[in-house]
Amino acid sequence: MFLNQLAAYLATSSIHGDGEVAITGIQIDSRKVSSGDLFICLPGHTVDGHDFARQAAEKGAAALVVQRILDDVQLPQLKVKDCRLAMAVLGNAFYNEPSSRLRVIGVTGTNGKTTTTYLIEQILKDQGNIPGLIGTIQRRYAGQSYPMSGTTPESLDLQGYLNDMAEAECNYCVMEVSSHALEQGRVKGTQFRTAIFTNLTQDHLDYHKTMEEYRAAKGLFFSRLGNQYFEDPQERSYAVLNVDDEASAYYAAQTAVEVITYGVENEADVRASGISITSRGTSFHVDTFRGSTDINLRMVGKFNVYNALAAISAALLEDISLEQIKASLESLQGVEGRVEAVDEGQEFAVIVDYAHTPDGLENVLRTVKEFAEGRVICVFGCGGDRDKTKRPIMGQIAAKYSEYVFVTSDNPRTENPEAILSDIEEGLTAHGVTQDRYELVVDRKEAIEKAIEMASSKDVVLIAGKGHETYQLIGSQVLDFDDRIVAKEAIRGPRK
Ligand SMILES: CC(=O)N[C@H]1[C@@H](OP(=O)(O)OP(=O)(O)OC[C@H]2O[C@@H](n3ccc(=O)[nH]c3=O)[C@H](O)[C@@H]2O)O[C@H](CO)[C@@H](O)[C@@H]1O[C@H](C)C(=O)N[C@@H](C)C(=O)N[C@H](CCC(=O)O)C(=O)O
Ligand SMILES: Nc1ncnc2c1ncn2[C@@H]1O[C@H](COP(=O)(O)OP(=O)(O)OP(=O)(O)O)[C@@H](O)[C@H]1O
Ligand SMILES: N[C@H](CCC[C@H](N)C(=O)O)C(=O)O
Ligand SMILES: [Mg+2]
Repeated sequence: MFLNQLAAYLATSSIHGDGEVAITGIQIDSRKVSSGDLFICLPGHTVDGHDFARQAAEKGAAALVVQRILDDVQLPQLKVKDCRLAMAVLGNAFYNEPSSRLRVIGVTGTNGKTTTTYLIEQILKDQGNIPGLIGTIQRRYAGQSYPMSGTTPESLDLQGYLNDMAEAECNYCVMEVSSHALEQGRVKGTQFRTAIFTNLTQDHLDYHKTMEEYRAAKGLFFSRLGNQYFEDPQERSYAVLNVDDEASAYYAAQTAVEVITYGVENEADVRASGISITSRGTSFHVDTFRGSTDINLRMVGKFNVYNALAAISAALLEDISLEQIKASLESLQGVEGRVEAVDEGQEFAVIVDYAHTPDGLENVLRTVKEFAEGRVICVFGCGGDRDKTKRPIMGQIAAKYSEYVFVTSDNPRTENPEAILSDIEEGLTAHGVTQDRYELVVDRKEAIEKAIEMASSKDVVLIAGKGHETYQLIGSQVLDFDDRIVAKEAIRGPRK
């Protein structure tokens, strides 16, 4: 492709220099530039990509996309108003509009995105489809999987991944859409067949500042959905909303497409009733706009009923029958790191879960409480460089539902780990939790070992916050760490 062909996708852009230059790739990181690449200079939150244009030129960049002309760099420059928007538009054009070659189903919400995408992926696969998946744990398609560094990739990477999937003959992509991604325009240019909302509860207030801003960021998903009412229902877009979450009314008002509702407490197009939870699974009855059935999930927790309802709604829209959906949902063992049991034959239960928000922690603890015959011992922490206001709230929740709490490190990142623990402790002391009910143990391995040491027959040890993660971020270090392995070793250890 030539620079002037790409420029045609942005009405207000202007080319300074030779527009006939051939572009063989696009990059936003100067360190990754190779010969023939177009380097987009992104003004970031920490540094400005314009400052790396010379480095990109030295590495063989063919041209630049800039918000201001750089006189000291001798390369053709495409001047645009907003490099982030340009990145989404040019990525989409360069990769030949990949989302028009796939059916893209996106899931947003504070909790439940990964789980819901896995459920949908399973249902689609069982019907002979070839779905790709993009989210927190991994990106996978056509039998291959790749690790992810975040939940939703930058628009340029996303368009590349969607193109890879389309070229590998995937007919679907099921992906998580984070609020950061929506706010930063990472999914701009991506055509969604269905946009799903799970729930909105507190998280990320370091980034979005208020719950209203956070809600509005997620609203961009629904307000941007296509509004064409094709005669063929397979051509239309849909919004799938959780009617039991009050933010859904706001999203319904924002979208131009048909809304499908799901829920438990309120009237809905897809509604569950008669929910019964055991330590082995969750069963419920579901009434939908395409019939009714009973479903026995192998996953525990009322929250997983919501995730299942969201998946059922999206799958029905793909013309998959309720019986087929039921069979797929019942076959799924669960998602790694989500209420995952660590079983070394010990006489108490150990569960690893990814709850890292107040609502997530409350849900998983409530679920555990429902089937725990002995004490609940909770090990958890909060990530550094993330929403600080959730820390005392999570402390209070942990103490409310557990007999004993080990407050420990999650991923401290660049923060002082002790300071994070004492932010959590504030929530304990403010609610009169006495020191015989908790302990602060900075070292996560030691905290897990202590919890397992304390557990006796019929107790449940819940290790929350890191789920599937196989690392711990301390300072700038990425250390090997897996709650499941640490717990297994502790169970097998000399004392048990
Ligand atoms: C706050 C945030 O989202 N930041 C993202 C943003 O970083 P930034 O704006 O600070 O970028 P920057 O470091 O200032 O760099 C600006 C530009 O200079 C370039 N650069 C930089 C250095 C250099 O030597 N050469 C060079 O070209 C960079 O490649 C970039 O294009 O753009 C970067 C490049 O795309 C992202 O990696 C980065 O995500 C950071 C790592 C992050 O932690 N994001 C989290 C908060 C996030 O997005 N999380 C959500 C999950 C939330 C949920 O699950 O609910 C997610 O979707 O992942
Ligand atoms: N529908 C739900 N409502 C509330 N809590 C949930 C729900 N589904 C899962 N959880 C809890 O939240 C944790 C994370 O679930 P999941 O990974 O599916 O969410 P996510 O939205 O993908 O998270 P992330 O923002 O990190 O990508 C689970 O381990 C569980 O404790
Ligand atoms: N997507 C979430 C994941 C949090 C996981 C938790 N282990 C942490 O590191 O805080 C975030 O980036 O805020
Ligand atoms: Mg996720």
